[in-house]
Amino acid sequence: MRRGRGLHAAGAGPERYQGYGRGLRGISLAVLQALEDGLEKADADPSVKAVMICGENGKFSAGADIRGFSSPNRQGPSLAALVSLIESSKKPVVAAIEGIALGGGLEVALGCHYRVAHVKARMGLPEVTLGLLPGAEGTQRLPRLIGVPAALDMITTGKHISAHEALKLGLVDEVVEANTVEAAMHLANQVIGQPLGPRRLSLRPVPPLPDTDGFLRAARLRVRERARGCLAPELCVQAVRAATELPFSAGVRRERELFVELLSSGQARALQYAFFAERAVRRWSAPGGAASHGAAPRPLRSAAVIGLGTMGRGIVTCLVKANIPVVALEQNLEYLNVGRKAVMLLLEREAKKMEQDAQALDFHNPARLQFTVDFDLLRDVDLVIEAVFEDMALKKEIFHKLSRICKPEALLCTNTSALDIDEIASATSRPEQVIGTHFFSPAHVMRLLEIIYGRHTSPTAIATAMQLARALRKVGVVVGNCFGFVGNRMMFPYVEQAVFLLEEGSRPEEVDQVLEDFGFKIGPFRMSDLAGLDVGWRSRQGQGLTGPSVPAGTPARQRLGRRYSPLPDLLCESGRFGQKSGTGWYRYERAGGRTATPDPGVHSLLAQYRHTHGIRPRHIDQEEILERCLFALINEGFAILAEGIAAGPEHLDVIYINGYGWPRHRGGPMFYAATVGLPRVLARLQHHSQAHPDVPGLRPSAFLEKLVAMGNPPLKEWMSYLSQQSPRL
Ligand SMILES: CCC/C=C/C(=O)SCCNC(=O)CCNC(=O)[C@H](O)C(C)(C)COP(=O)([O-])OP(=O)([O-])OC[C@H]1O[C@@H](n2cnc3c(N)ncnc32)[C@H](O)[C@@H]1OP(=O)([O-])[O-]
Repeated sequence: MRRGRGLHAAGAGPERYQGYGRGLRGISLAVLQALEDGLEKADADPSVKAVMICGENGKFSAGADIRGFSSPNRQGPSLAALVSLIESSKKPVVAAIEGIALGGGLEVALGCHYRVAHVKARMGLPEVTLGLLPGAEGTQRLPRLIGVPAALDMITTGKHISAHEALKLGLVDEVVEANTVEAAMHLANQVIGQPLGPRRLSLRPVPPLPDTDGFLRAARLRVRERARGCLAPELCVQAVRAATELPFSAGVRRERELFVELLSSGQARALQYAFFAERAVRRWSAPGGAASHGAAPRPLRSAAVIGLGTMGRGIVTCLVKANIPVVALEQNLEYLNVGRKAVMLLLEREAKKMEQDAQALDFHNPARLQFTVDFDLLRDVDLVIEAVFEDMALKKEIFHKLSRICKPEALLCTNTSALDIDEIASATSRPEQVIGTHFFSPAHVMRLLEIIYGRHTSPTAIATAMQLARALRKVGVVVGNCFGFVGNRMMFPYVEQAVFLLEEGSRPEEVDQVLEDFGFKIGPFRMSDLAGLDVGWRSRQGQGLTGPSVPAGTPARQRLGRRYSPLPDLLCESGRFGQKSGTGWYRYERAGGRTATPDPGVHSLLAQYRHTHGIRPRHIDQEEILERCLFALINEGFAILAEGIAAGPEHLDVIYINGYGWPRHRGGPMFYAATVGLPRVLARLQHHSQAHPDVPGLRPSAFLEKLVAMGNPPLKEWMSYLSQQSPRL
């Protein structure tokens, strides 16, 4: 028996087996062809009694080549035809599943008559996450094998399941701890000569439910609600319904129609772009030509977190979950005890969610998690993450202390959402070790980690911070240092437009609705209420935009020569801080409540405000709301790219998808701009900018203008149009 790329006939004696191999890149046409040829050869060769299919390098298959879906010249054997060919083989075919069997890879395994999995293997049908459905007859075979509820769960969520779970569901016949290929061959030997009919899934009926129709109707509603405008999950339900209502061949035809509908929907392209963008951002570049390929990370064997507020608690939790021993530090015993309780509660909850791995967390062990008020315990840690209030003086004091106490090679991270990394680094004797790690709340849940390098941050420090992101199972995105970095800097003009729309006639719930219909998890006002309105208020006071430091005689709706809305300040002045106080842009059932109800108090405040400032309210349609909010955000994105704060549009998109609830099926803001067409984005910005000349956020970025002048090039070429790369890159 030989294993390797392509099909191999191998072995002497009465049984001969076929193996096929492939790497992670997706099943290529060459592999499909080789499998087809090999199966035909095996069927024709009387000395072959059974066939075994396995992967190479300990991985069964990552599925079809995702890049192939957008290739205009895709030709050759189809995966579905191959799966049918496997199933119809006159000789038993056994799949030996090691590593992963995903998407088309699992569909190949479903065509086999038997499946043996290694105990560490994971299986899944993640097509839905790429805007597709398992279009190689997977939606028709899987329900026949494991029943409608379990199949629907796998197909509509795309989740990966463990070998043990697969065994419980009946997806595999055997789970082995030792050599999977040998176990598969052993099984093949045993089943030679047994009838194959019952093993051919296409011939089986779908196991009936007491009320299949009602179950599918409820599932469709559930899926639609969760999908926020994403088509694939709902079409997956339709395909599974076809399996329950139609004979196999008609079900396959229906699956094909739905697959083609998805493939041409545009959403599939956006989701596949997002898949590759998340991988592209792992390659980073920084000042002086430093880049991911030339920088090695330092080991991360221990960490410390300073500050056990909301962010600090979440960060400690992620570190414990990543098996990195943590020292958690607070400024006094009272805060330490409050923080300790909160962290323990979070960890208990996480342990419950993780079930069988809970033991591994071992968070009651002081060698794994230690609470202290003593800075001296930070002496030997590899990494410190400071997560105190957004107060520059306080952060500088802490960093000064850290540079005296920590070992020279320790990475010093600040969790800030906007403050200047260079200023914080200036308080230390080792600015090359200082880096921004902007976590998103709740830090143990949100996938994004914005990694901000300062002027002196070393490539090793950046590589180590990226390594941290990976260890925490987060998506790390490296960006430059500017106020708000990438995510919040793009968010400012978006939220600013939303507030201006209220001044002009909209209501918070109308603006939120339009943006939620677009696909955002929550609109800007619900989001501000959740985050707490006082956070921005304090920041604006610090910037001298509101409060006693504003010079007398400053016009109420103008700052620094540009339009300003004091509306959010007025809300805070009247004690409306959002969910925490029970009122904000909405009303809540109580302080800390989560159910937002439109608030007549806010409506009359708006009416009064407009009256005071002589603003005649007008009806603002959905298109204007969308354009002004989204295009202002996108416009800032172009400015960020032109300044070299991010290496490419993919970085901005990954940040927005993973940190700001941007709908993934729209590919991120810059991808969306490309979809709309840059000439249209520019024209609409010009239009709105003319109507609001005192709003710089609507004035088109020079880079956007340039791209339009250059003929609206595809997104992947944008960066080549920057006349000179910023000195930051
Ligand atoms: C009718 C047809 C129906 C069938 C449909 C399907 O099968 S749809 C497919 C259903 N299958 C899926 O959706 C599975 C998608 N893949 C995954 O979920 C993960 O890659 C993983 C879990 C397999 C490995 O995670 P990990 O963290 O160990 O590794 P990593 O993620 O860094 O990947 C390494 C490299 O391999 C690349 N690459 C990987 N897979 C594919 C592919 N299918 N294609 C192309 N490329 C692929 C990836 O881009 C990266 O390239 P880079 O950046 O180095 O140039």
